[in-house]
Amino acid sequence: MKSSTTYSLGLDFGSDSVRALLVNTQTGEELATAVHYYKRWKEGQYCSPSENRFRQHPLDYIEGIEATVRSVVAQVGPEIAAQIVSIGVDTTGSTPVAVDATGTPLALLEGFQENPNAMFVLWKDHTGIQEAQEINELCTKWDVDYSQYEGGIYSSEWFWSKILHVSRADAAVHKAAYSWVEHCDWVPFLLTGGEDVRQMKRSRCAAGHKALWHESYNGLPPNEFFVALDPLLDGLRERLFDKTYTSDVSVGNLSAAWAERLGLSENLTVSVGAFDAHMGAVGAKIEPYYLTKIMGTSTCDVLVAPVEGEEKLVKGICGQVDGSVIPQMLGLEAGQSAFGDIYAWYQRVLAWPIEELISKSGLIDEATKRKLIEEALGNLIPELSNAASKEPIGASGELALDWMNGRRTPDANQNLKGVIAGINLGSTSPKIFRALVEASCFGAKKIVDRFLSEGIPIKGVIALGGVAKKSPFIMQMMADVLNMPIKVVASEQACALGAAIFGAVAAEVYGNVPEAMERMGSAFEVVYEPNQANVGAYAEVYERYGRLCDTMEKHIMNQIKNNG
Ligand SMILES: Nc1ncnc2c1ncn2[C@@H]1O[C@H](COP(=O)(O)OP(=O)(O)O)[C@@H](O)[C@H]1O
Ligand SMILES: O=C(CO)[C@H](O)[C@H](O)COP(=O)(O)O
Repeated sequence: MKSSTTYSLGLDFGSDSVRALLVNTQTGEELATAVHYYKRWKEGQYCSPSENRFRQHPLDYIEGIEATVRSVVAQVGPEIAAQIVSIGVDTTGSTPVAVDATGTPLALLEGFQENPNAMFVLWKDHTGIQEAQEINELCTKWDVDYSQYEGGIYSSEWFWSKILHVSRADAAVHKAAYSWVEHCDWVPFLLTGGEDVRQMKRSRCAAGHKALWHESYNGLPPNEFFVALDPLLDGLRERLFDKTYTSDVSVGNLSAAWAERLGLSENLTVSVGAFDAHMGAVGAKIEPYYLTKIMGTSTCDVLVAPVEGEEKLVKGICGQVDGSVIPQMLGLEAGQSAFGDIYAWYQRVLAWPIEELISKSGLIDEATKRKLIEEALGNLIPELSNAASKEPIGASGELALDWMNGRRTPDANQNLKGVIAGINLGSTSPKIFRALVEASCFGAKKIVDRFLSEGIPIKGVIALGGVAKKSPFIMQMMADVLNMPIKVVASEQACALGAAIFGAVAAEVYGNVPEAMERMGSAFEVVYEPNQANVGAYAEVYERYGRLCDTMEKHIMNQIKNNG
């Protein structure tokens, strides 16, 4: 480790906002942070939730970089800003975009600015369900099952499903697209002034978990595989990549233009990007076989294991990739496609009558109406949680499934839908909310059970993300359902912290990630111990949940089959 005081900046692009965090590389002290909510995204532009279409405009990201980094620089002043040596980047994924040969997203080019197909296809966009199915069918027929390191089932949340879907849906975008890039690859390329997409350093994490890349295939599957999928893809593979990089590697220095725009020095290393969850796990000081749960809009469950002996394939997860979390260790990923998003959905359902009726009321003035609505909505989830916590476990029969945005794992199936069952005339808002929270925790247990049944031990659970920090009710329930203690990370921005740690290694402040993680990673603020009085009761409801899962999966898949 170098001894002088330096600072590293982590940029964490979440689903709704981007966060910047400045960290002391010697101590891990967090000096300043800033958040920017994506403007167009917040207004619902370019999205159609009922069609599962979620697109983000590159300008939302560019404006976010500028706003957050400038704010952090202003908070700490020029003296400290001059000692910033690195920027690390994490983003959601798979969130790809079509680009021209200079690596510019098409939505930044004349004629494409308002075209959702020319924008980033956010991880939770499931417009490519049909395409994912075709990829799966082809994988089973091909001499090599290219999905084997991605849990054996390719998902519509991932790179190739999205590329194929957009290429088919939009001839103009297909024609103009020289290549496709992940959000986490584009940001470092942008910041370092990249001009040739063939030189873009692609993330091992994104490529291995979502793009069918594997060292044993010498990169991506061959062109013939993609041509067999659809001749539209002919030649694209050659314009993508063979090589991938772990995030301890430098992409280059901050470009002069971006240095000026952000108020930073040009002598600043930008490291290779990766997904938010994987970097969050490093911010949380992940240890081998500790399941690190990033609990926000969705959950991403990350585990690392030593690379030793013959690699065992784990079925039904989001892949196993050498170096996707810590270089030279195997990174395994699973998760739920909706988690906090389920509570956000229920909040929207309940918010509708509140907003409508109060805004039409003649009893109070406009300013009071606005304040009342804001107060009511702000308190809705905490109040529901409080009331739900007083309901006995499983006594009133409401039972839900957490597949509101399909099922990411175990066994990806994005055709599946959420369910609320067992309702009677006594079902209240808190009881239904409780059933939704139980479903989200049971979905998490299904993942733990899958790892265990596939022979992957789980020594403990670490949690981070918005829900882990904000909801003791949900966290206690999760500990009871899993029957495992859960350690919650103290940092408010563990993903950005992880990104800053990678930046520091790429800038050679540290020789390797474990050393940097030990010095800079977050402490834990609380441990939720399972309450043994509840464990048995939850286990009974979990069995009922499992039976409802089986019944509904059969029902939904039969319906799809019968409707052709
Ligand atoms: N008090 C709360 N209880 C439960 N869930 C909450 C609470 N406050 C926020 N959430 C959920 O947290 C999620 C956002 O998580 P966060 O980690 O902040 O963002 P992101 O997923 O974009 O990284 C939202 O889906 C929201 O419903
Ligand atoms: O699958 C992912 C990473 O592999 C997504 O990026 C992640 O689940 C979305 O993150 P968030 O819920 O924090 O918005």
